[in-house]
Amino acid sequence: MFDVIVIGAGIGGLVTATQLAAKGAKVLVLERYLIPGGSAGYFQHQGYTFDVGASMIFGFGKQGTTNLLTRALDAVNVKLETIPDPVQIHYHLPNKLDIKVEQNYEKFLQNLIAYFPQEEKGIRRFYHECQKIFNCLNSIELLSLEEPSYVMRVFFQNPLACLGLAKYLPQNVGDIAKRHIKDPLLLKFIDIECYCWSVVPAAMTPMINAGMVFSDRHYGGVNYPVGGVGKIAQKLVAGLENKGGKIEYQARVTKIITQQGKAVGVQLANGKIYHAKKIVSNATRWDTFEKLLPTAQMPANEKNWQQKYQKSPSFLSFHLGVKASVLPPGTECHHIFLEDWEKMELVSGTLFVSIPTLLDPSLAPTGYHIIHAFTPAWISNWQELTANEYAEKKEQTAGEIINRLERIFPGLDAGLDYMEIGTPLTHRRFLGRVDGTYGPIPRRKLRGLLGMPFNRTAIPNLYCVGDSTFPGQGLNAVAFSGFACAHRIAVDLGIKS
Ligand SMILES: NC(=O)c1ccc[n+]([C@@H]2O[C@H](COP(=O)([O-])OP(=O)(O)OC[C@H]3O[C@@H](n4cnc5c(N)ncnc54)[C@H](O)[C@@H]3O)[C@@H](O)[C@H]2O)c1
Ligand SMILES: CC(C)=CCC/C(C)=C/C=C/C(C)=C/C=C/C(C)=C/C=C/C=C(C)/C=C/C=C(C)/C=C/C=C(\C)CCC=C(C)C
Repeated sequence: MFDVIVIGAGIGGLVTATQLAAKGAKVLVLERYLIPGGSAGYFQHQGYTFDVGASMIFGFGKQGTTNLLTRALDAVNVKLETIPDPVQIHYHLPNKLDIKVEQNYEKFLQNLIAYFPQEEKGIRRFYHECQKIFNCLNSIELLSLEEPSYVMRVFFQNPLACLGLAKYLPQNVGDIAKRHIKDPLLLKFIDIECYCWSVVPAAMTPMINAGMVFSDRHYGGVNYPVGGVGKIAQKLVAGLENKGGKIEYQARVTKIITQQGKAVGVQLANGKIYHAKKIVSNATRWDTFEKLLPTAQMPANEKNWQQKYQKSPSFLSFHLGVKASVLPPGTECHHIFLEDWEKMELVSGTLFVSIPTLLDPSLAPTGYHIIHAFTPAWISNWQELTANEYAEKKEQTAGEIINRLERIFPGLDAGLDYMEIGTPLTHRRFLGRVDGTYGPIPRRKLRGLLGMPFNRTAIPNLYCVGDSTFPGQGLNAVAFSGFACAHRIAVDLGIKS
């Protein structure tokens, strides 16, 4: 009998598990795959270490309270060296907008103002409003908003910060941006600023999350873990085990066992059964309530949530190994390419590129770099193909993507040393995420973050953690969800933190 079983060793699951183990709970993590990390995992081929998904990492700052990855590692006495990325994103956009988001706030503003001098005041006001939100978050202890005594405590400690956050919880970026900015092209830029991490335009992106992303990049910064993103999960597992927690790999949970309506244990694909006082699912809400529990008994609030949120598309990923000579001097690590504003949200519209070897050359053989290019794709476009059709479609899309990349990196095709293509089917298979989805997105314009559920579910003793809980996608966001989940469970178990 464990105190807590965590289904899944994504960053959300691992933060929950390490926080609880650090508080003395008896914790078991069950991971279906061979290694931990989920979307923040890695794979190795021919001397290359590729990140499977996450590559732009927030939360490794040194001060404040929002550096949740640093804090999660510290809590279990493990350390991870990171390398600061001086530019968060280099945008290559229509209308010849070529804009770098420098870590230095003023430099970034100057880069943007150079294109929109008439909007200088609006630009400063908009990003300043984002910083106000960040300052509220970064000045309070970040724990479970489902725990009334914590909420009262932070409110009395810092009433202005709490009221500031309460004001922005129901708001979206689009409405606020329009109050400060009039230029339609600049508003499109704000759209892609949101889309590239929330997968929806500004009108549907919660303002609190924008407060985090648009400010932390200039405060704690974007920092890349030495050895690759996979190291974060490996270190958390080491910390978990140091604190007496256990993890089992190739342990696919097929069922959450309930008795008299309460979660009491889990069953694995190999028939093993484990019991615990509390069960946490780091699988997506769709996987949790439609696969691990009988769909027919889905709680009403989950049905309601599915009316408000839908699955975002998955990604087509191109993991390339290229000759170092392909990259012009001064190339930045992260890029966004968009040739037509109308295509921003369409399949293969926005192209994301990450070149982690510019920060950590040890991830590729000497003289080579990794280019990870990815673009949204729906699983439905990749299903029901014969093996030949599937291989041809991969080949054809690879050709299209390489042609687009050639415009910025001439000679890429000739300099290719290695290529691995991941489709939405690959993401579903390796990440165990329904339809390979990146996470939930609003079906229509909602009231900011108000619709995102916290960690408790309608089933007693069952909790959810990860990107289908408040505040949504992002490693630092799921780390928050892990802190909050562990805090709520510790209180429910009567463990003193
Ligand atoms: N920063 C970036 O560049 C970037 C890119 C891609 C993804 N991400 C982020 O990564 C985050 C994902 O984190 P997360 O913690 O929510 O989820 P996750 O999908 O990363 O982790 C879930 C884990 O649960 C495991 N799992 C699922 N079902 C299981 C089952 N039945 N039995 C056992 N194990 C099971 C999976 O194998 C996986 O390891 C997202 O928020 C996303 O935004 C970031
Ligand atoms: C008492 C009273 C009156 C009141 C109360 C109120 C309160 C206290 C409230 C609170 C709230 C809170 C705490 C909140 C929190 C929040 C948070 C934490 C958030 C976070 C967020 C984060 C995020 C969103 C992040 C994200 C990121 C991402 C997603 C990223 C991604 C990336 C990608 C995809 C990639 C890109 C690219 C290239 C490559 C270029």
